[in-house]
Amino acid sequence: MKRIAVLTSGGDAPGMNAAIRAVVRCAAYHDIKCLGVAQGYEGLIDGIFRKIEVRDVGSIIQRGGTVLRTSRSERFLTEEGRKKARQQCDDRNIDGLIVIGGDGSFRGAWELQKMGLPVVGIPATIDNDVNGTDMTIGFDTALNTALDAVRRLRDTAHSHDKLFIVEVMGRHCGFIALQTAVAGGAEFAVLPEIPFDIGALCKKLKASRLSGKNYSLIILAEGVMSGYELQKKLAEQAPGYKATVTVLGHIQRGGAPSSYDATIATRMGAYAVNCLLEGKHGVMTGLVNGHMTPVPLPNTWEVKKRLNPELLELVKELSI
Ligand SMILES: Nc1ncnc2c1ncn2[C@@H]1O[C@H](COP(=O)(O)OP(=O)(O)OP(=O)(O)O)[C@@H](O)[C@H]1O
Ligand SMILES: O=P(O)(O)OC[C@H]1O[C@](O)(CO)[C@@H](O)[C@@H]1O
Ligand SMILES: [Mg+2]
Repeated sequence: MKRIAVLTSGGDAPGMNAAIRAVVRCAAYHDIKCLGVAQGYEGLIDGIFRKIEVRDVGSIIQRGGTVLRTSRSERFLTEEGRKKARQQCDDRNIDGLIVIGGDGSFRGAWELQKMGLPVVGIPATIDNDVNGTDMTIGFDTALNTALDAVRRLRDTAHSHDKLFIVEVMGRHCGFIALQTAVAGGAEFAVLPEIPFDIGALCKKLKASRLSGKNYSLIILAEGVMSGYELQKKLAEQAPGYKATVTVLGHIQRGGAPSSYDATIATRMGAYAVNCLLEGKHGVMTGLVNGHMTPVPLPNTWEVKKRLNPELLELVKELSI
């Protein structure tokens, strides 16, 4: 193994830079040259590579976003695009590619692996929707950002006897919403994994009010509906409940990684290089019960990662 490349793909996530730094430094430790690919699969198709050395990744461990930049690439979804990308790697004698991203990025990585390029994936997405790893890089930081917002909203909700709907990210999954609801002490979590029941929500809000509680927080994952749609449904079903909507949006994707994210990113970055060195490829660097584990890439999306049933129960039991 003489020369590897690294890219970031999909939505950015706090800790991606810490992972890039670890890849570059671990590669240098083993005397392997490292090239950075700009803008994910877009840059791979267009051949935008540049050498990155140990000093180039100085002081990025604490920065949010990704210094390599990222993209969602339509062209990479086509065979023609992927062939071009594969050829760009051949032209530069790349022995292995490290893909830092989420489930979609791993599907793309697997296509390259099938075309004969050794690939290792590092799970980095605020969504945490990657099977085979306890946590993805960025999830913990995004949670803390959402929790901070919810705590602020709780202050004003309590002071003004208000009902708040807080819309958080999660197009297809409710990890951020569920854990924010648990840690933020919300009354209700509306999640893509659980069929939405407006009747149950209204019942809960009424019971809460009857028991003397004058304010409430509902955490809604964007994938179910928008905060404004939920506000409208509530107004129709329970006219006594006028909700105020806060959409957290892309704020959840930025910021310095938490200590947890910077640590797992560093471990995963180094582990990815070691996987390539040991001939383990077509895998993701999974964190399983605290241990770094090579997980076959298809397992990361073929099995849907489940929400923690204990947390689901806790939201129901404690929000009275
Ligand atoms: N089935 C697939 N085959 C080939 N490439 C894919 C496939 N699915 C996704 N990709 C590539 O990976 C890119 C990133 O995927 P996606 O937009 O789903 O983000 P992600 O990696 O899941 O991260 P996040 O969910 O955090 O935004 C896509 O834009 C596309 O180029
Ligand atoms: O606006 P963009 O970049 O398409 O990203 C939005 C999506 O990306 C994610 O934040 C994951 O990165 C999803 O939760 C969200 O739906
Ligand atoms: Mg994804």
